Amino acid sequence: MDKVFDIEIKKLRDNIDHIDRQILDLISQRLTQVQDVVALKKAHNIPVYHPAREEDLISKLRSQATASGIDADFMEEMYRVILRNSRMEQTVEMKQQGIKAGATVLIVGGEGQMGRFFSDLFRASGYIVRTLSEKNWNDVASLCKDADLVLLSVPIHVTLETIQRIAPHISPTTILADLTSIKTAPVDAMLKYFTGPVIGLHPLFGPSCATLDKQIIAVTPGRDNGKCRWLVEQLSLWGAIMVNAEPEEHDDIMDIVQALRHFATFCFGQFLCRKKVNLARSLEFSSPIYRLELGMVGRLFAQDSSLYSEIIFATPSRRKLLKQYVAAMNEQIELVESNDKTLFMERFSEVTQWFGDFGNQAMRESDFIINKLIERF
Ligand SMILES: O=C(O)C(=O)C[C@]1(C(=O)O)C=C[C@@H](O)C=C1
Repeated sequence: MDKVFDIEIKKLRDNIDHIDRQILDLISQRLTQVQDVVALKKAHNIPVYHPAREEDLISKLRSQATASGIDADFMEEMYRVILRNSRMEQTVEMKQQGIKAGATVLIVGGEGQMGRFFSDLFRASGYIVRTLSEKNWNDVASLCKDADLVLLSVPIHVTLETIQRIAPHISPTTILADLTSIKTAPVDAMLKYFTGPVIGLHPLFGPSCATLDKQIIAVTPGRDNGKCRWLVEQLSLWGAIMVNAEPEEHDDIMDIVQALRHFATFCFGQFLCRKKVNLARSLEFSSPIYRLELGMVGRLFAQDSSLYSEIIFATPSRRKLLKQYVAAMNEQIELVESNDKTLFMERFSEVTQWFGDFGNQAMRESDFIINKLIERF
């Protein structure tokens, strides 16, 4: 009996191996085609990511999958992985593509993590990269001379003084840009102390990311947008998605996206630590959402504390917002103390309504991540 089973299953598994081999060959053929696509894109300086093409491709494949009796979600998920891999392969090629190769870029704070991240990218794309820090500040004049771009990558609390110190050394034909995570004060200062082209940038990722594929960089225009265009195009070519905003709008949004988010995460982690929660044991009983949350909290504390203090302490408006947040939390605890479940439910549905359609999107996206976590743990 077992022997029959063994013979039959071997035949079936051999067939599966054969089909898998064909799938691999097809993926390899697809990748060869993608190499031709990226060569063409390089020749025309066209960014890798093409969202409309991806959505079109996915929607066609979903219909074809359904028609063939295959689950459309499964097909989409598989293709999202294939597309990500395709973009990553292309992005490696694009790392060497310089829109203005041969131009000189001076990175101020070039020895910090973010500074090094951008130095490597510019160098790989054929730019001449100089770096400036306190150590070689005596050479500031010669380092600024003939630079096409001066890019400030310094901590928030020294950004304004750095702008004032360096501006007199920069020629008005050079672009002055910064990477600070707040934008109003730095862009104002660059416009005040420097007369040439100015652009504010804020990369919404850390220096540990492998490529710029689909990473967001906020762009806040300052002066002479036309002259700054090559820089924006270069960042898109490396894979970044450039999102435009006025500096004030950017800062208002970042108060929420960064300061409030990181502060709440810091408070949660700090409370777990103070309560000496047994993390390992709590994870054994973990719901997926707790694992996800703990992943976010653990991630914050695994990084450089100064990055977060810079963000949380950046501006007085942030401090005010964080106080409002804590006050709002205190209001909610009154609900619990008074055991007022009706009021709790009223407040709950008020927020549900306010979130509106985003609720469905949030369910879909978090389901996806939760399922991934379940797959793995
Ligand atoms: O068609 C393109 O432009 C590609 O770069 C190829 C491809 C793909 O692998 O199918 C990859 C990335 C784009 O976002 C869209 C599609």
